[in-house]
Amino acid sequence: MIELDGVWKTFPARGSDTAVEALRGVSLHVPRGEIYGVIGRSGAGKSTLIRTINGLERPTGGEVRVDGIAIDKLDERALREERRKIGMIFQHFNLLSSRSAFGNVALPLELLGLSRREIEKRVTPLLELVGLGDKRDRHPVELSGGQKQRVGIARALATEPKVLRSDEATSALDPETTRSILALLARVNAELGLTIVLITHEMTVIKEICHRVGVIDDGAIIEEGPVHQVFAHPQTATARSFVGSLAGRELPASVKAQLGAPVEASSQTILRLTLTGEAATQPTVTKLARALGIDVAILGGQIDSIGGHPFALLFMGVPTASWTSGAVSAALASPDIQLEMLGHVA
Ligand SMILES: Nc1ncnc2c1ncn2[C@@H]1O[C@H](COP(=O)(O)OP(=O)(O)OP(=O)(O)O)[C@@H](O)[C@H]1O
Repeated sequence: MIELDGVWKTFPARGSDTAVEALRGVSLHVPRGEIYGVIGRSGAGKSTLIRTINGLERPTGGEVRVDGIAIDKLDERALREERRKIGMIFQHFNLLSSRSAFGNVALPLELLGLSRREIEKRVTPLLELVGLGDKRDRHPVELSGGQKQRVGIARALATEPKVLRSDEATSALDPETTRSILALLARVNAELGLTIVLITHEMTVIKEICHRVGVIDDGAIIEEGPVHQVFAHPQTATARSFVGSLAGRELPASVKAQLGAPVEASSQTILRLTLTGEAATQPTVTKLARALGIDVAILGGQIDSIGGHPFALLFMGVPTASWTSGAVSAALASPDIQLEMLGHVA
């Protein structure tokens, strides 16, 4: 549905500002019906990247195609036509304060010249879909942030787009409202088969609804893959830092402070265990304890299922002798298990 091939965007030098290479040869392909998330820090190039998808930013090199149409080659008129097929939702909702929820959703249809009856027929079920059937006459000032974003989603869907572009759509919302909006986007994706491309700086958003993720850094996609894979085995420092920001992904500070104790018969070795596939659902730790006749201390971690893929990350302490003898590594040898020794505590 969306194909970017070797896309460059250079903003020319202006005044005392030097030229900025906002995108440096970005390639990504999003199949129909997928939710694709682009994550990156501020200034990494997320907005510029997503703006190329509906031609709001013209690349200085490379190609952008949406549903086979070369967006970067269209003239302004043809581009306006294509943009209707790409719905957009924004961090700050961008609603018209003078219009009701109904009026905001109706606006793109009025611009298309639809009759009042046709508009009514399309807007009413959309307001129902986003859970605002009873708020149709409310104005933005009377709606909560989450409700405003629901109006934004209904408005984006009004023209029956093929693609939904989400620009940090949950960044201004609290965690609970964020979850409900993400659940709505996942439902829209599943029920309408809509392809969604979103940009975010929050790993929870990626984890919650995306099928695949691209990590953007300094204008380039430095890592890409199914979310469960990037989540379990981040390859780059940037991806590791995003993944590390999630709860349970770091060794508890109290244990970290004690690392570095000398290796003694009585010390404990601290391990990070990443379990995927079957290893994440089987009693891996109790089996280890039983097989080696050792006590295992679970010190922290996270157990989750990402896109139906079980995943567990555990910080655990084992008797140092069982580690130095190689017995723990041997007992845990499996392609589904990744083991990392972090240090020793007294
Ligand atoms: N119109 C412009 N003219 C000049 N430079 C620009 C323009 N738009 C973006 N840039 C520069 O391109 C780089 C990427 O910006 P972009 O807005 O795409 O990043 P971002 O990842 O979306 O950041 P944020 O999360 O803060 O919105 C930045 O260095 C920015 O200053």
